[in-house]
Amino acid sequence: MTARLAASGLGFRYEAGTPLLEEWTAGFSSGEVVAVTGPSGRGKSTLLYLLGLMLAPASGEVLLDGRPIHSLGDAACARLRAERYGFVFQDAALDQSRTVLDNILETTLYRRGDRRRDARLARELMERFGVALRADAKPGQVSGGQAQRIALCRALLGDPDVILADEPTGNLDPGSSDVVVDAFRERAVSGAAVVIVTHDPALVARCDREIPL
Ligand SMILES: Nc1ncnc2c1ncn2[C@@H]1O[C@H](COP(=O)(O)OP(=O)(O)OP(=O)(O)O)[C@@H](O)[C@H]1O
Repeated sequence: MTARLAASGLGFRYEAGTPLLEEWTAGFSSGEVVAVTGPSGRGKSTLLYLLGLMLAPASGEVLLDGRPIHSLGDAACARLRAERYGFVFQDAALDQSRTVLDNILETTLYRRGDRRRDARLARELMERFGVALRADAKPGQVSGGQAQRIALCRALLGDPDVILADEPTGNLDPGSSDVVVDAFRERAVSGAAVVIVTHDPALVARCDREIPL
């Protein structure tokens, strides 16, 4: 199976930092749920930023469906991310000034679509992930677990082809974690490539493959 998302010979270091990735190559196929594991500080989040086009590699390529995407301009990157990617940040990264619903609908601003349909799907995702908040609430006062659930709704809205998730179950109880993994698995069965950074052995066990960094 050819990889939907691939890294080819990736090299990266932060300014004045030691190299985190050198000639790093991996493929993530449509239908797969892959765990990226490794000790703290090894560069797992950085790898997701590179695969998600939030950082540019010093060398090598990121390819989506065989096409190099690491050197697209800002506007093309933003559009591609909105249309094809779902990203779960480690700290949820919600906009406190906007409502829960608007946070979930954020990426729809950058793609064509039916706003009412998207809002209905967002509410369905909130229900599924147990976001026990009004859609018009501001996320300022929510718990870490609720913030993570909201971030998951945002990542899954729009049925992305690539899901990059950084410790997506870190703040969730085991029952809620299962709901999340089931949702990722469903997206994979529909054709997405799913990459999950995690330290959780139970989550790794539910993935198809583990890539230790
Ligand atoms: N913006 C930055 N500028 C400089 N150094 C950074 C930056 N972000 C991360 N680092 C450093 O790069 C290294 C890798 O960080 P990264 O967050 O990718 O690791 P990680 O494997 O995801 O860690 P964890 O499991 O603790 O989340 C760390 O040493 C970190 O301090």
